[in-house]
Formats: sequence, C-alpha cells, structure tokens
Amino acid sequence: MSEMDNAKKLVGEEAVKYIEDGMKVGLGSGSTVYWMIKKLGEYVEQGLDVTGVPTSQTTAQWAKEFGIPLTDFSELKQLDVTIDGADEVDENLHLIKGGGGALLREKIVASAAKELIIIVDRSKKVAHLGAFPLPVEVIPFGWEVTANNISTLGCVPKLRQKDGEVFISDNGNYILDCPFDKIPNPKTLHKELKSLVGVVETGLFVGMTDKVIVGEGDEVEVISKG
Ligand SMILES: O=C(CO)[C@H](O)[C@H](O)COP(=O)(O)O
Repeated sequence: MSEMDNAKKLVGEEAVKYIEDGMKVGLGSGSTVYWMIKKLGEYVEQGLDVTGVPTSQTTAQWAKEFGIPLTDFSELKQLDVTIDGADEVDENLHLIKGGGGALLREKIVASAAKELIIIVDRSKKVAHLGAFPLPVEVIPFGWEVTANNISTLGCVPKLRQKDGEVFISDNGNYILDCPFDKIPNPKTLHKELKSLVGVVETGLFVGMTDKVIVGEGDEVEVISKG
C-alpha cells in the first residue's frame, strides 16, 4: 500500500472513534471514506447501533457490503455527525470537494449534521484553495451557456468526462471542473457561482467543517475549528 493510501486508511479508521452508540451518521464519499465505512462495519458487527445516510450510490453499496444500516431524509432530518473526505483543506478549514462528483449530496448531508469531520491525507492541506480545479455541478441543458458565464469569473471550465463519456452525477447533472488556480475569497466565489443560472451547487464548503483529521505516515493530527 502506498504511503498516501496508508494515511487514508489511518484517518478513516481514526474517524470511527468519533461515532457513538445510537448515532445517525452521514457517510461521505471517496477512497478515504471507504476505510471509515469498512471499520464502521466491524464495529456494527460487534454490536454498535448506528444508522447511516450515504452521499453517493457507491457509498451506499459499500455500506451495504459492510453491514451498516441505511436510512434517508424521509426518516430523519438531522444527523449527529458526518464524516467525509476532501480534495483541499485550507487553514480556515474551508474545503474544495467534488473530485468524485458527489458534492451536491455531500453538501446536503454535511449541512444536516451537528458536526462535520473531514478526513484527509497530508497532501490535501493547502495554504490557499484553488490548485485543485473547483467542481461545479450544473444542469445539463445549456451547460455551454453556464460554462461561458462561469468563465467570466476567471477560469476556463472543463466538462468532466469519465471513460470517454460525459460524467453524469448521481443527480443526473454535469460537472464542470473550474481551474481558478488561486481562490482568495472562497465565500465570495461560491456566492457568485451560485447566482448564475444553471449552477446547481459548487464544491466550495465554506465555514462548514468542525474538525479535520490529517494523516501523514503513521501520524494523525486533529485540527478543530478555532
Ligand atoms: O469530495 C469528494 C467526492 O465528491 C471526496 O471526498 C474527495 O474527492 C476526496 O476523495 P478521496 O478520499 O478519494 O481522495
């Protein structure tokens, strides 16, 4: 296993320590979250009583595979904690998410939780957001117009493809990857993007994170919202 994968496993397993008996848990998406779900499955097998709300179809599959009971927002309106990965985390704990294309459901699930815990390997910690192209979920109809409008904010959006096809999100939308290079004010950019017709959601998670668990080598650092 690579050093990075080892760090993802480490923080994924560490995060499970924050899940208590009886909790309703938002289950994020991505390869780091995979390790959290796998470990949580072991705890459930030993008798831990938890219910999860998944942020993607892939996560729902993993949860089923590891025996974690699932529910949805028709059954509950609030979660105790959401545990998710990220593509970038800055010093203010603002995030870029959506590398896996699940940003909309991730944001809904994060916003429903009393606490949002982010798990990342060290490579995701940055001084300024923006080196990772910002994922923006858009309505397929007229995406070219939406992309053109987004470009006036200072990037050249690229329509996401997967295996030679246009990538379709779990919500039936497209993702535009927007290389802003540096995002000095994530809150302002998020607002500007959201004001454009056709934009459904952005991968900027501003002021939502309570805790970040960072893994490097065999070390774990926990950073709490200050
Ligand atoms: O936002 C996400 C998916 O939409 C993921 O949390 C993010 O891409 C991190 O993934 P990984 O843990 O595989 O590096």
